[in-house]
Amino acid sequence: MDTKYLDLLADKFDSEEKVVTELINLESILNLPKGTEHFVSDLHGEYQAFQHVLRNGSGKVLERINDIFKDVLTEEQITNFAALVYYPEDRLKVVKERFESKKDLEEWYVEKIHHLIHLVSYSSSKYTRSKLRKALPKQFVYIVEELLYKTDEFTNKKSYYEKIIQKIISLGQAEKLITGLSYTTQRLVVDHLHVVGDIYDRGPEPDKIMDTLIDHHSIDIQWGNHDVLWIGAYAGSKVCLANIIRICARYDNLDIIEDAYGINLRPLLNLAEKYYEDNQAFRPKKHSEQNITEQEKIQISKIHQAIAMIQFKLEAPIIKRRPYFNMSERLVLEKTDHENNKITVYGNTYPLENTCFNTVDPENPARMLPEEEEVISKLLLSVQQSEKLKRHMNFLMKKGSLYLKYNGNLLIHGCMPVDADGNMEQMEIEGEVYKGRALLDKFENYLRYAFKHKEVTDDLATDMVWYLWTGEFSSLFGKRAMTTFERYFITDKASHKEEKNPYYYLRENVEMCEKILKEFELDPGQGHIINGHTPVKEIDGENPIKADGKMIVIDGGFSKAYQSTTGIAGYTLLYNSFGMQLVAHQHFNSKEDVVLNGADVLSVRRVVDEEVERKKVRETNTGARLKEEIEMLNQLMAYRYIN
Ligand SMILES: O=P(O)(O)OC[C@H]1O[C@](O)(COP(=O)(O)O)[C@@H](O)[C@@H]1O
Ligand SMILES: [Mn+2]
Repeated sequence: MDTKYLDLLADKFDSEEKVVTELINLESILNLPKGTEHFVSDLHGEYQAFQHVLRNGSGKVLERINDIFKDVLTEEQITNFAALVYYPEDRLKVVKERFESKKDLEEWYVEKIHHLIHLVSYSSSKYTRSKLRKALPKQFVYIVEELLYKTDEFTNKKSYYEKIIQKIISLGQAEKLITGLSYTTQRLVVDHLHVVGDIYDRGPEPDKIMDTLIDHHSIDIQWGNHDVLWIGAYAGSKVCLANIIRICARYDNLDIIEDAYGINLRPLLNLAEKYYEDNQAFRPKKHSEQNITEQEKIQISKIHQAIAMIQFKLEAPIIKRRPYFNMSERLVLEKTDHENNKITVYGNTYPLENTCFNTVDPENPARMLPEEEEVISKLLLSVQQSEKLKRHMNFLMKKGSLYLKYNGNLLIHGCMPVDADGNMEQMEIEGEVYKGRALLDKFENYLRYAFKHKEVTDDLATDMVWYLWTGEFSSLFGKRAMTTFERYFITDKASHKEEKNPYYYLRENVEMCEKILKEFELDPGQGHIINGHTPVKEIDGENPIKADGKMIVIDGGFSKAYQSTTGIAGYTLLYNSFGMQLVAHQHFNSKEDVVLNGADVLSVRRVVDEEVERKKVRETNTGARLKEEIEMLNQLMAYRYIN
C-alpha cells in the first residue's frame, strides 16, 4: 500500500498500543454472530402498519420477551409489556391513568425498569459493549451501564439496583428512562433494515415513512417503480409528475401533494374546473377511510381527469423521440377514433366510455393547450422548490439503488427482464446493446444523471426515468405495458390485463434463479433473490417461497387497497445468524388497539433457510470491510512499529 495512506492512518493510530487494541477489537467483532437483517417492501404509504412492524421487529421483540418472561408473567402481562416496548409514550399515558395512588405507580415503574434492563441485557448479548452503548438512551448511558454490568460486584445486588432506580423515580426521570429503554430494545432487535421498494403511492402517509427511514440507524433502499416515479418528478420529468398527481387523486391522497409537500394545486384546480365535469371513472377509489363529501368527490374527479389527460399528452412526444422504448402501441390518443369514440389497441377494437377529451384536438391529439403547459410547468417548479420533498428525494438517492448485493443475496424490487426461454432481454439504447446486470447499471446511471440535472426536462436520462416506471424491459415494472388508459375508458376487462414478463413464472425454477445470481457474481449455492412488487396471493394458495427457497417474494400487501387480493397484510423477512425466516402478518387494525388492549398483530413464521453453523460477522458485508481494515492495520504495524 502507498505509504501516504499509512502515514495518514498513523495520525489516528499513533502508538503501537492503539493499533493492537483496534486489531483485537476488530478481530473479536468478526467472531460475533451476524446481526439481524429485516426486509420489508411495498409499504405504499401505510405508515401506521409499517411503524408497527418496525417497532415489533416482525415479532422479534415479543419473542425475546417470551424467552425471558414466559414462566414469570401471565400472557396478558406479556402482551401489555410488549405494547409498552412498542409504543412507550402512548402506553405510559394509558397506564398512568389507571393508577390511583402514587405509590402503586412508582412500584409499577420499578418493575418495568427491571424488566426492561433484563430485556436490553438479553437482546444485546451478541453485540459489543460499544455497539450497545450507541443504542442506549443518551442521557442515561452511564446509569444504564451501571445497572447492566456492575450489579454483580455487590453482594446485595437488589438493594443497589433499588437505590439507583428509586433515585431515578424521585428525580422524575422514570418515564424518560422507560421510553429510552424501549427504543433501545427495538433498535437492538433489528440491526439493519432493507426496504425493497415502493414506499410511495396508494396509501396516505409516505412522507411520514420517509421521515422514519431518515431517522433509522441502519438502512438501505432498493427503489420500487413508484419511488422512481417520485424521483423522476423531482428530477424534472413532467410525465412522472403528472403520474404522481394522478395516482394521488385516484386514491384521494391529494393532501400528500398539497399539505405534506406544500405543492400548490390551485392552477390545476382552475384548469380542472374549466374543462371537466363529474365523471364516475375518475371518482376516487372507495377504500378511502376519510369521509369525503360529494362535493369533494366531484372536485377530485375533475382534477383527476385534468391531470390524466395531461399525462397521456405528455407521453406521446417521448414515445416518438425514443423509438427504442418500443411503445408506439401506447400512442393512445392518436389511436383513438374520435369521431366514433372507439380505439384499437393490440389488435382489438373497443368502444370508449366515460371519455373526457375536451382539451384534445383530434387533428393533433397530443398537443397541449397553453393552459395545460402552464399548469404542468408551475407544478414542476413548485415540486422542485419543496424543501421537504428535496430532503426525501435526496435521501432516496443516497440510500437507494436499483438493486443491491448484500450478504450474498440479491435484493431487487421487480425483476430481471428475460424472454420466454430465460435469456436476459436486450435493450438497444443509442446504438448500444445492454442486457442483464449491465442494463440495470445503465438504467441507474441515467437515473442518477437525471437527478443531478433537474433543470433539463426532456433529455434521454429524464425520459429513461419514466421508462423505468412503465417500459417493458424495466426491472421495476416487469410487464409488457401499462394499461392506464384502458382502465379508465374501456369496460371490457380483457383490455386491462398487463402481461407480466416471463420472469414471473420462470422464477419458480431453481436454475433460473441460479443463473440470475451468477449474473450478479453471487454464489448460486448460497444466495437468494429477494423481490417485492407483485402481491403474493396467499388466498389462491400462492407460496412466497419459490425455487427451493432461492427466491423469496415479500410483497404481501401492506397496501390496504390490495389486501383483499392477497388475503394477508404483508410479509417481512428476517435473516439472523441462525438463518432466514419469512413472517406473514395479519391485518393491522390500529395503534390504539395495541396501546389500549395489547392486541398485537398475529404473525406466522416460516423457516426459509437454516444455517448449518451460526453465521458470524466474518462472513458478512460488514465482515469484509472489517477484514480490509485489519489488513491495513497489519500493514501499519509492520511499517511503523515492528522493526
Ligand atoms: O391499482 P391501480 O391504482 O389501478 O394501479 C395499477 C397500476 O399499478 C401497477 O400495478 C404498478 O404498481 P405496483 O408496483 O404496486 O404493482 C401498474 O402495473 C398498474 O397499471
Ligand atoms: Mn412495485
